[in-house]
Amino acid sequence: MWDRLWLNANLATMADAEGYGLIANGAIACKGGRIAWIGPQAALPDAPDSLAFDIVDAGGRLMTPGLIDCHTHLVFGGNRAGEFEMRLEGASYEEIARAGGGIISTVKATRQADEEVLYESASARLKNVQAEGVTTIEIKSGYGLDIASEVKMLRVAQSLERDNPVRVQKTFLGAHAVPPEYAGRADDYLDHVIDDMLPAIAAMGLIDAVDAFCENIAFSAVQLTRLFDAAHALGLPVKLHAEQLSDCGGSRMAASHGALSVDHLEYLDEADIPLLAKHGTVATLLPGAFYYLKETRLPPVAALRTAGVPMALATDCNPGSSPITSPLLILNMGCTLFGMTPAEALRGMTINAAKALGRQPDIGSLELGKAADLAIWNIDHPAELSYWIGANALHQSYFAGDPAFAA
Ligand SMILES: O=C(O)CC[C@@H]1NC(=O)NC1=O
Ligand SMILES: [Fe+3]
Repeated sequence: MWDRLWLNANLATMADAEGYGLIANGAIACKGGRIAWIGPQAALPDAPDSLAFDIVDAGGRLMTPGLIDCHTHLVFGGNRAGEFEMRLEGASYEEIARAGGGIISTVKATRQADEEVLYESASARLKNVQAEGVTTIEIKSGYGLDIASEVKMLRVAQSLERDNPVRVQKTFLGAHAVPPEYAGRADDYLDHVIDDMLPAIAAMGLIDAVDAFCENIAFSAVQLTRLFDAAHALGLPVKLHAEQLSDCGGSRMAASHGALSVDHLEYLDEADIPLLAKHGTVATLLPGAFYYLKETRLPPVAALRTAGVPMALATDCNPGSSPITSPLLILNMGCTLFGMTPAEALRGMTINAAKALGRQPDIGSLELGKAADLAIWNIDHPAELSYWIGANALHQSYFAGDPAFAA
């Protein structure tokens, strides 16, 4: 394993209970893919040149944990630019979905696409997020809605992790929508998801977590309780698309099931926030979808902050509501649209995103023993990460799991 010691680094460790956890004039050593030492350079135990490391002068650059995009639909066929035009002409997301467009139109395109075609298009989108410092990404299924097509999507996600310096969390989203062959029979489809799809795909080792879409145009909280019980019976954590377009009680149901996260939350009832805090459920905010759907109702950020509920941010990259592959733009939107502070926004794509994936013990902050996934930036202050839009801010990513660094 290639071992490296950075000197003269401006470290934003994200390791404190809040804020950036800044260490100015810091040093960080990575050995065997793990953080072996971190602290003020003046406190280094031995003179740097006596250490068996490749020594690099960071030149005062900002170093953060590698960014974590904890909610994406990165793998999909086709695109929905035509619906974008329809929405700009006044059609609502729901109207398009009820007319057979929306998720179902992407399902048809994804079912028709070969695995190689899905891999190539997703690979291009992955390169975009990696170019902005992402070293971990969550990728959902949910555009297949039959066993073979869901497996095809999750195998693409698995291949992307094999072929790139990135960690991929694979989330099963079979309960994303009711497929055409089950039209009008949501409960029958959910039986198929629970009794057939989930156990079969979990047995292939292709599922790290289970997600679902709780909404009037998808599934109810009562229906999804069965799915979450089945996931827990298989030892799988759960998360939920909740309160995006209306209050369907999804967040309450998910939090009471110990969900890792509830995601979107524009219509979250503030009375439900204590339940999120009680169960340690992360509130994952998705400003790209809010912006793209021209939503006007804001998620209750101030109330989540007051209750101490960790807030994560993610691109929600998908062809319908958030065709966005810029995590740095999402940091900016978290601040400008949702009223988060720059420190909260960066925590939302580091330590709190790690919590939303159940991976906090391993990634999300620069601490002794954690994975040596780093992002090194051509900027000085961490607030610049959400300040600039379109700047070429990343200097280099260092990914401990990268085969290039492997023993
Ligand atoms: O429109 C799509 O293709 C999916 C959008 C995405 N999925 C979901 O449940 N909510 C969303 O915003
Ligand atoms: Fe989503």
